[in-house]
Amino acid sequence: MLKISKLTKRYGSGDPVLKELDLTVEGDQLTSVIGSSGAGKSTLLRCINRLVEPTSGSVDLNGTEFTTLNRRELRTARRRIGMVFQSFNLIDRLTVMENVQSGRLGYISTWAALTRRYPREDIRHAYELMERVGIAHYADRRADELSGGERQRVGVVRALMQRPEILLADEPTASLDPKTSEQIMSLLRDLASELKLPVIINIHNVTEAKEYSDRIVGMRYGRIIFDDLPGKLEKAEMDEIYAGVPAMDRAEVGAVA
Ligand SMILES: Nc1ncnc2c1ncn2[C@@H]1O[C@H](COP(=O)(O)OP(=O)(O)OP(=O)(O)O)[C@@H](O)[C@H]1O
Repeated sequence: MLKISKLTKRYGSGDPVLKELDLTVEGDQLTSVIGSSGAGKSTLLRCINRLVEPTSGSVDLNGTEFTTLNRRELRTARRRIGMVFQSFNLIDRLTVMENVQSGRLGYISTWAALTRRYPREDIRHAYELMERVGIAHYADRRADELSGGERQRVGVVRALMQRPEILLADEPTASLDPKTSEQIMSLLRDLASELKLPVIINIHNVTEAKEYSDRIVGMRYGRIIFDDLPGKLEKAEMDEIYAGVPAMDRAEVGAVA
């Protein structure tokens, strides 16, 4: 379980962009965080693994308080949090298998990694995950030979290779075409349920968020102002979350009832 309590983030001397925010996320659910640009969605996600340092508050993952870990402890603890990125963050000149195995860096020796002598169990696990997401036949392809959707699947498998306790995805579909984007959302939702893994996604596309999430969290000015089932997100709630933002900028393709 991830339990965030009274989380506040202030960049420099400006106003806080997260304001004493509370959020608890448990296993096997996909939670989408929505909100207009600048609401604090990315900051929230990045405070969880301390890519951004929280100003105050608590981030507790299954009993480990992340905000007080020292550098060395944090390096180890971060392995428990998988991260998927909008721009995939793959190493283009490496193969799919090599990219996937980079999720195990820190677990295996540098020598084993450099000489590509991956432990047998890691290879088995990689194939199992690659089969699951449909990229096993690309194991020996260079990452830059793949389509965007395939690259994001590599990114997902790399994150899962860490055997994470939670998966964070920062706009994982923003670089993808609509059909591929839906496939990735559907995959993330299914993986959350199959692996009993909480998944938190920062997403702009409200239609997709509603379709594929178990729970929607709506942010405005650093606070959570909506936290409920997707079906409960109707026009009045949308208007509150996106007050002053035109429908097109909400990435609200089509109607929200
Ligand atoms: N490194 C930084 N230094 C100063 N201010 C920052 C920094 N990163 C973000 N901010 C500010 O914090 C606020 C929240 O930004 P954040 O990126 O978390 O919002 P967001 O909801 O993810 O927006 P978007 O959807 O556009 O990515 C914004 O006002 C932004 O300008």
